[in-house]
Amino acid sequence: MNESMDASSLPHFDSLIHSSSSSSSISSPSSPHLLQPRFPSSPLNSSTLNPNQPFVIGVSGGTASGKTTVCDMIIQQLHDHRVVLVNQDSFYRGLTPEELEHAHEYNFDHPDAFDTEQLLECMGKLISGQSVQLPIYDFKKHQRSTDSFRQVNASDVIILEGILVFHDQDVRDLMNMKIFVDTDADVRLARRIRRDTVERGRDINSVLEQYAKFVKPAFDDFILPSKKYADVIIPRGGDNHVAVDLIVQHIHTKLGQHDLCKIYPNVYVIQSTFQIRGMHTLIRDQDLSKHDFVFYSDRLIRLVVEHGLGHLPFTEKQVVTPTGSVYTGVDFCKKLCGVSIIRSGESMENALRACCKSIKIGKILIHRDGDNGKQLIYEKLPKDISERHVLLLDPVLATGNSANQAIELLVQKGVPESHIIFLNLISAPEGIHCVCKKFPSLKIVTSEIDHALNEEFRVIPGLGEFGDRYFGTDD
Ligand SMILES: Nc1nc2c(ncn2[C@@H]2O[C@H](COP(=O)(O)OP(=O)(O)OP(=O)(O)O)[C@@H](O)[C@H]2O)c(=O)[nH]1
Ligand SMILES: O=P(O)(O)OC[C@H]1O[C@H](OP(=O)(O)OP(=O)(O)O)[C@H](O)[C@@H]1O
Ligand SMILES: O=c1cc[nH]c(=O)[nH]1
Repeated sequence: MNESMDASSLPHFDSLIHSSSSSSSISSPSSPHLLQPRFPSSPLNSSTLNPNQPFVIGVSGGTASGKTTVCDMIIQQLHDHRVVLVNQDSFYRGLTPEELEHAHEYNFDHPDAFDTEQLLECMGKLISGQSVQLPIYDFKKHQRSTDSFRQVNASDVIILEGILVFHDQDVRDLMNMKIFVDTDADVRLARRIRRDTVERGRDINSVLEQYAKFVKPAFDDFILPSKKYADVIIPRGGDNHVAVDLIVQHIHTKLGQHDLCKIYPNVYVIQSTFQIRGMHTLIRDQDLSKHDFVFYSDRLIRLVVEHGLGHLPFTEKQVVTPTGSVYTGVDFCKKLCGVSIIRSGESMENALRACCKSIKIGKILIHRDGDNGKQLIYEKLPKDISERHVLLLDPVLATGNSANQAIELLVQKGVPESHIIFLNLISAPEGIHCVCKKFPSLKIVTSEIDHALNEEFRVIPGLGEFGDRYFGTDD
């Protein structure tokens, strides 16, 4: 037993190490060189997520713990995202001809068996949006393929899976979420025997010998100690559907604005251009004068309104042009009305009137009752509102409570949920979740989705209190 413990914590090729004069290849888990940052500007950590960078999930656990099953389940449930799986196994160095002669003496479970530098390089490229060619490792030949690679393209989510992906700090630092698949050792050994004899062409004695000499000691020395880095530990691996569901929910929440549009197909963010970003930069600047705040907000509101009108139903219409030809086009939807949520929503009425001459505009006044609750104070809506398509106006969607209260009133008045288009300038993810969960067939059109809400339910980065800045009551 002692002999096998030593085998794993010593160099990864024990029969050569004893005869080798070079000690530089020997590294214990705490070897100083493993702790040096080799990827100095780690682009991600678990607390900050740049919406333009992929979400990186590390999945670790002992051999045959069910990592692959857990990864497959996550990938399936994230079907509305582009997900790629990177296996640490792809980065097995492969054996030299000399090592191959004594393959049964090689410790495949030691961190040094993997080319971690190359793994970091590939992950860095993927995270920065480049595609990479991953090596293909052959478990029967203990070699990498020399002429084929696996092409992996940039994606929204990268899952990095392997027995030792939590061992190296630089690799861990790439991850936004770390999952450890925790399955009993006897279950894992049984699976391993079946897999290695059936799929990897080994006989049972060599599997048991490898397990006792290298696999189990390396689990105790390297894998188990790395469990403490996990954010989530999944007992029973792939059988644990509840844990996987919770993980997927968390990933959805973290994915940010572009992904909200994928989760909720009725959320539309107007196409961003530098012109639009420039106007957003101005209205978010706390030093902008009231006059300019109104000017640039009005311009953005006009764009949102035009975009929103594009989601109304159209009917086919033919006209005769001055050349006597027939032009087949479309006719605007006739039965429309605007509804503004007082007071900030009133800032959007002019843009709506400028696009739809003499449109009827109703009003709803909702008072914030404490931080969370909302109370309906006043409403004046066209009598035939249930027959109209409604453009609901409010420039800021924060918690979603005001919007939900207003939408509930419209639905009570008989407006079908699918006939409501909610137009706004800035949305918080929390507000979008709140409204879309309750009213999944309503459409939201916005010009930017911000990061979050703060403790005071203000949108972050946001633009402060829109109504006060627009109507000049912020002095
Ligand atoms: N004999 C032998 N074993 C190898 C070789 N390459 C890798 N291994 C073993 O492969 C194991 C790594 O794969 P696992 O984590 O078990 O495989 P997995 O499919 O990801 O496991 P789960 O998805 O959790 O079931 C290590 O324990 C190594 O001992 C090889 O070339 N020869
Ligand atoms: O999504 P919520 O958390 O409900 O927040 C959004 C509401 O807050 C703002 O109005 P506010 O109550 O500040 O009144 P105002 O329009 O008079 O400024 C904004 O115009 C929305 O109506
Ligand atoms: O940040 C916020 C939240 C609600 N209403 C606003 O005007 N701004």
